[in-house]
Amino acid sequence: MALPQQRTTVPALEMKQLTGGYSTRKPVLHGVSMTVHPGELVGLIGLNGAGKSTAIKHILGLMVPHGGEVRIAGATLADNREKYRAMTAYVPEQPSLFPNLSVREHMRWTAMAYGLDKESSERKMAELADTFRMTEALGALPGTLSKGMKQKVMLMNALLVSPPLLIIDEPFLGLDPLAIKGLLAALEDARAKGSAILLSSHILPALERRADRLIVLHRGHVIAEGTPSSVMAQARESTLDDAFEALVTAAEGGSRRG
Ligand SMILES: Nc1ncnc2c1ncn2[C@@H]1O[C@H](COP(=O)(O)OP(=O)(O)OP(=O)(O)O)[C@@H](O)[C@H]1O
Repeated sequence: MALPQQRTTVPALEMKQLTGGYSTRKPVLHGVSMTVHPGELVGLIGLNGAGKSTAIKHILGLMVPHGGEVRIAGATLADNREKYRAMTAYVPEQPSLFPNLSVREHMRWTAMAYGLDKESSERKMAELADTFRMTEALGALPGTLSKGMKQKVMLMNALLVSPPLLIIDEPFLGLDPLAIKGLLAALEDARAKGSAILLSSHILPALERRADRLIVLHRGHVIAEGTPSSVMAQARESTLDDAFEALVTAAEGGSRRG
């Protein structure tokens, strides 16, 4: 893999020195920078309240930065609002679906909204339904689906679009082991086709194995960044779980428990 400084492509996501949050008097993010290149899977990790969701809201253009900026494929939200939004698909931790649309109708609506070719999107929908073992549920309404199945519908919609930037918030909780395997395969596929993926999760072993790079947020600051092995080396630990604990403890200037 090329080193970041050798890349010539425009990053799918570039957050530069972003300060932001819910009130200018008490920022949540303090000069946060992160970059995700096309074809990369970057893991965003941090304790509860570290600022991951707030960073994602800024990337999605749902919050206005107090300072710094976010660019998606080189453009800010102010440059071209419509294009900026069309570049990204977001899968929140909590599924939100239209109660009166079946799974198939959700996917057709997504394909239409993103202007996807009808034939190839129908083919991809069938492939994704197969990957996530959802073929029999394509005609079902959300109210009749389990929590994990609803999460699968959200993921299938985002993967159908395969946009330049895919942001996924905690996808592993609630999915069965085969669905996790299917998701990881589908992410590999999206990545191979050039999508950049920012994945926020507390399930560190999955990121240790799958992420190209990690960004560790703590109290709104990036306290470590790099490949999983470099983050573990920085903390002098052999698992990401242990490295994460060591980094957070060091950032708090304290000693470790246990
Ligand atoms: N709607 C809100 N209004 C005011 N403050 C908020 C709001 N949402 C979150 N916060 C605060 O912003 C900080 C960062 O929260 P955020 O939701 O970004 O954390 P997170 O890293 O996503 O945590 P988690 O792992 O629990 O999802 C916290 O101090 C939280 O209390």
